[in-house]
Amino acid sequence: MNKKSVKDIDLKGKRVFCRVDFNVPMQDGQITDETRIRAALPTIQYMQEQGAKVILASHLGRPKGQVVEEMRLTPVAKRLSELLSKDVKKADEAYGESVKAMIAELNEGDVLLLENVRFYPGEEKNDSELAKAFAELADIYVNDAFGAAHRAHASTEGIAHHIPAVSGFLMDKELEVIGKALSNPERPFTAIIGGAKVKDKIGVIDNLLDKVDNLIIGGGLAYTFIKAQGHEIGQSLLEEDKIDLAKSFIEKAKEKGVNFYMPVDAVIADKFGADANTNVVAIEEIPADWQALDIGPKTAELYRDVIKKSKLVIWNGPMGVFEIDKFAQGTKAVAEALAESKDTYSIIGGGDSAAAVEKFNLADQMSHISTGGGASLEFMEGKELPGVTALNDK
Ligand SMILES: Nc1ncnc2c1ncn2[C@@H]1O[C@H](COP(=O)(O)OP(=O)(O)O)[C@@H](O)[C@H]1O
Ligand SMILES: O=C(OP(=O)(O)O)[C@H](O)COP(=O)(O)O
Repeated sequence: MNKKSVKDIDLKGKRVFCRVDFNVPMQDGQITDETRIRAALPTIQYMQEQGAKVILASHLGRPKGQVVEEMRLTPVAKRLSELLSKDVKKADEAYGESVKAMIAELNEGDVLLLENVRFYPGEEKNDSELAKAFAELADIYVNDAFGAAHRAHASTEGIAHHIPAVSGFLMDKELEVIGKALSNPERPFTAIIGGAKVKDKIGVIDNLLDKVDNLIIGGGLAYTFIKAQGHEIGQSLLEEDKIDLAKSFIEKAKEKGVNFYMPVDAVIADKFGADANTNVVAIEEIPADWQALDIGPKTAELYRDVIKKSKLVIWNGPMGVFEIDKFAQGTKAVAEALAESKDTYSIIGGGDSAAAVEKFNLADQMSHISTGGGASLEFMEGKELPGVTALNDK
């Protein structure tokens, strides 16, 4: 990479504002998957060893510029303390006088975690005043938040214009591994797109259609496509204003000779939850008051075959609501197919997809688990990542 890295600068005694992606899945105040915390450890430990005063910043969830008690980073500080075997201090704000006072107390090698940067409306607006307020806290900026590198926010982009700005080890590794696999992809090359962030991901499909041989759609995303084909989808996830776009992608796939796979059956539920009644139906038979929460067994089998014949697979977003066992089979089938296909290079992206392979104990069978879902997709599309572009050139 042509950007300066944390290795290229002197950290001794410096206050370092390090943006990490600690946007971890949580349930009832408990962290349910700590992949992203562990992934940031090499950079944090390196900075400690070099004698930096480490100031960590992250977002958690989408609190939309307001304080949301359940989205405080306090449980993350606790877990990080355990992982580092060192007390990590936790600020209840992300900038200002109280934070400056805490930073003044830091010794070399100490670690302070700031409060959720998305509690401030200026973060997502990339407000320059907020970026300056972050920059005032430190001498150096390190961006190790690959998962948020596609966001031009105050703590991922704005701050880099005010103090020396370099990448962290996780950022470097992600860009290198994904960049290498994509620069001259082995074929057949298959992309599997699922999950629930329909708005974020649907645009990505357009660019992927220029690159892949097979495109597999699953998860909540699939039902906008099913609807686009003229089928009723009941209460399933739908992005009404994306139906025409979905239609155009199905057309584009035909023109480009890309095999476009959509669910042929689904596990449906009469409500969203573990206590729902369930059934398996053909995709064109979803009743009006039911919703599809997983791909069905026929679809899983079809997707499994495509995966097994692929040489490179990028997978972003679960096939169903895998957090609930009844709706986890489709995601599990995809994870198992990747694990069994020893000749297939697999890149898994996205917090929830990573959590899913972890849940099925298949994480070590994947070639690369990326900490970024949207970020890895945008990078694969060939888009610039603002969080990387803003860093200092070598
Ligand atoms: N059919 C579906 N209906 C509703 N939600 C779904 C469906 N399939 C998957 N999901 C949800 O999608 C979420 C993950 O989506 P997303 O954030 O886009 O993935 P990732 O974090 O891997 O990028 C999971 O919490 C999962 O429960
Ligand atoms: O979880 C994340 O993205 P992902 O779900 O695409 O992996 C990142 O932390 C970015 O979060 P955001 O999509 O709320 O900006």
